[in-house]
Amino acid sequence: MESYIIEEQDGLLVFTINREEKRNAISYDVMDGLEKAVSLAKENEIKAMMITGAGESAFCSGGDLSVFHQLRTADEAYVMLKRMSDILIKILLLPKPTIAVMNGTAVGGGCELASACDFRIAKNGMRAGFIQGSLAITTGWGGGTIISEKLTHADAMKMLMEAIPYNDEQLLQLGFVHSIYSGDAITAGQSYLHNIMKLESDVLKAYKEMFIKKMIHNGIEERVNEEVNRCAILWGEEAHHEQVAKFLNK
Ligand SMILES: CC[C@H](C(=O)O)C(=O)SCCNC(=O)CCNC(=O)[C@H](O)C(C)(C)COP(=O)(O)OP(=O)(O)OC[C@H]1O[C@@H](n2cnc3c(N)ncnc32)[C@H](O)[C@@H]1OP(=O)(O)O
Repeated sequence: MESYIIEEQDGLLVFTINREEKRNAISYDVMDGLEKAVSLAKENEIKAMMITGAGESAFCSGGDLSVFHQLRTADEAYVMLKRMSDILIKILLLPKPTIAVMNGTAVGGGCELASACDFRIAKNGMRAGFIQGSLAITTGWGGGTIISEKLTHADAMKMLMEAIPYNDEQLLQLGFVHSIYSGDAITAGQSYLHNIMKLESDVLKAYKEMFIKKMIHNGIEERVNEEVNRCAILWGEEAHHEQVAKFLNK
């Protein structure tokens, strides 16, 4: 079974992580799919891009620990972290509206993936958190830098430094999610984008480029690279390997 699904519905490119059995953990195959989806999203007939997860239990549980735990040193971790951070930057700077429909639990890199999207809507009852700190690392795909741009200083720092999952109402309060929905994920995403999709692509592009220019002016790409470097160093420490082993041996 493919690790991802890419489909187009009325000008909306929909990317679904299709690894429900692993709570939609991001593997190298999923990264291949995201790179393909971002490239397809640039085509003229696409007005917006949506990212969601298969099933009812999880949006995305972050990096696939059963694969990435084999990365032992900072240099080994850097290669994976840099690849995924480049993907998040491409999503962040895509000159089209993007939405993460968080159909279930989102933790670690799953929150980082969602943070790269312009809008985030959450299924009622879901929980999400930047739990990387509990694994003795920081965010490492750019998510920490990105939410420092999008949330208030205090709310972004709270989410990163508490390293705990929050419920849907708390996420709304924090400004991490913009709406709570029930029912089907794709329908909810289409509904949230309903009025936006009525506008001409050129208008949407012009508006998104205002926000892209601001983020580039703020040095978003350099700051993400610094985040990747910091995470890679922590990744190579024994404290991180011990926490990952605890999860894998649970
Ligand atoms: C820079 C980003 C960074 C990186 O890795 O690069 C990160 O993303 S760090 C954070 C990595 N993610 C985690 O630590 C989350 C781990 N998963 C969980 O905490 C839970 O699975 C949860 C809360 C997402 C869902 O809990 P639930 O009880 O619903 O499910 P299970 O824990 O029983 O998991 C079911 C099944 O999926 C496997 N699984 C879940 N998450 C991952 C993952 N991230 N990587 C690999 N495999 C994962 C879990 O092992 C179970 O497999 P099974 O074979 O059935 O035992």
